[in-house]
This record gives sequence, structure tokens and C-alpha cells, in this order.
Amino acid sequence: MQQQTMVVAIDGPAGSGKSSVSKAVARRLGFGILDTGAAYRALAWSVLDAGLDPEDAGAVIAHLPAFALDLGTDNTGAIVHVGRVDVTAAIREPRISAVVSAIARVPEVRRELIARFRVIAADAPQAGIVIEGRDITTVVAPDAPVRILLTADEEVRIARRTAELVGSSADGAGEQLRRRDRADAQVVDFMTAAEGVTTVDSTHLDFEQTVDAVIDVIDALGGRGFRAGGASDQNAAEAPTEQGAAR
Ligand SMILES: Nc1ncnc2c1ncn2[C@@H]1O[C@H](COP(=O)(O)OP(=O)(O)O)[C@@H](O)[C@H]1O
Ligand SMILES: Nc1ccn([C@@H]2O[C@H](COP(=O)(O)OP(=O)(O)O)[C@@H](O)[C@H]2O)c(=O)n1
Repeated sequence: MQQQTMVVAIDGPAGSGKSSVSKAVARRLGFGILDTGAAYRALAWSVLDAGLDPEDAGAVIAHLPAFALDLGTDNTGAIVHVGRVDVTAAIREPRISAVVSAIARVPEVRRELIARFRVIAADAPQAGIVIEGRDITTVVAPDAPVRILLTADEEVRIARRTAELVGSSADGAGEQLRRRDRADAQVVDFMTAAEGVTTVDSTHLDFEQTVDAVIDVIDALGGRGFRAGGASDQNAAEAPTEQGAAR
């Protein structure tokens, strides 16, 4: 990862608020965003679109060279294209959530997408970028100056995710989220903070409070100073290890 681009790395389970909170944080700081989950989802979409079986790792790997991903970093709502098709909305459909973990567990897929993430982050036009996913703090950008694990209790995450869905797509959303977390956790540990990673628990925080808690961590680590001049103008304070957890 080129360090000219200030990186804020955020990991967490499904429904913890990674993409919505990251976007709001990025908007406040004038940073870009990189939603890595959107890339895995776009690959799942592309595999289905090509009529391939997402459980067939060999077929998925063979499909990678043809996978023309264009992942925007604009913090007002990153657009996702596969080739010329805008898949921004389609990749959120339950049929994609149902198969994405099978694709994301293939090591060759992870290697390829991580390489693409590094290029996108390094080429981002903004001074900084918030990269969010499952393995950002540990694998994609372990040297990022700001690394955060965003968590919330499972019932709260399910309630937030279900509230977004309408009608029949809400049915079974909780069970699907649980199943996906279980499958994903076999590949990377995103439930416990790695060394040097600050936990923000949003269980008892509303959306704005969560955004504030993340910004507080960034400020405590001197991350905001990168905004103006490309280098931190604050002394990196000792990072808090827990933020935002109401007690
Ligand atoms: N602290 C919070 N309080 C209430 N709702 C939240 C909070 N954080 C996120 N949300 C909402 O929860 C839903 C899931 O968030 P999302 O950003 O999609 O999570 P993730 O990207 O981790 O799966 C969204 O509707 C979002 O607006
Ligand atoms: N860094 C990442 C990000 C996502 N993923 C995979 O991509 C899927 C979709 O990620 P997402 O972040 O869009 O999921 P939500 O948390 O938004 O529900 C996850 O369920 C993982 O299987 C991953 O393996 N590694």
C-alpha cells in the first residue's frame, strides 16, 4: 500500500455499519471509500451472470481474468460496474448474499481481489481512503495508521439489516446474516480485534454517535492531519482500545 494515500482500515461482521459509517466518515474527512465487500459481491454477480456455479472454485478462478470490475471510491455512493453494467443495486440482493461467502473463501480469489484493492487505493484521487471489509486491518492494509474493528451485538445487527429490507426479502434475512458470518469467520477473524486495532462497539450508539466515535479514533491516532498536507500534523496519541461502547 502506498502511504501517500492515508488509509483508515475498518473491519467488522455483516450489518455492523461498515459501509454506511465508512461513507459518512469519508464524507466528513474528504476521503474516498473502498467497499471491498462490494467487490466480492460483484464477482458473485458476474459468476452467476456467466451461468457458472459459485460453489465450483475452479470455474470461479477461471472466470477471474474476464471479471472487469470497476469499483468507484466516491464517498457520495461508490458505483460498482462489471464491464458496462451498473451492478450497484443488484449486488445487494439476497441471491448474491446467499452465494458470496463461497466465492470469498477461495484463496486465489482473495489474492486477486486484494491485489486490485491495493491498486485502487494507491490510485485514489483523494488524500485518504477508508477501506472496509473483513481482513483490511489484518491482511489488506495491516500497516494503516488507523485500524478499527466496528462491532455490534448480533441481534442489533440483524434488526438494522432487516429494517433496510422490504417485504419478502426481509424474511430469513437474520438467518442468512448469521450463516454468512459463520462461513466468513472460517476464512478471516473479524470478530476480535488484532493487536493495535481499536474496537468501536455501536450496539448502544445511534448512527451519528458511531460516526463520531470512529472520527474520535482517527483523531486520537493523528489521522485527520493527513487531510490537508499528506502527512499527519498531530502527535499520534496512544490509541484507545475501546470506543463507543456504552456501559
Ligand atoms: N449505529 C447505528 N445505529 C443505527 N443504525 C445503524 C448504525 N450503524 C449502521 N446502521 C444502519 O444499519 C444498516 C446496516 O449497515 P451497513 O453499513 O450496511 O453495515 P455493513 O456494511 O457492516 O454490513 C444500515 O441501514 C445502516 O444505516
Ligand atoms: N474484506 C472482505 C470483504 C467482504 N468479504 C466477503 O464479501 C461478503 C460481502 O461483504 P459485505 O461487506 O458487502 O457484507 P455486509 O457486511 O455489507 O453484509 C462477505 O460476506 C464476505 O464473504 C470478504 O471475504 N472479505
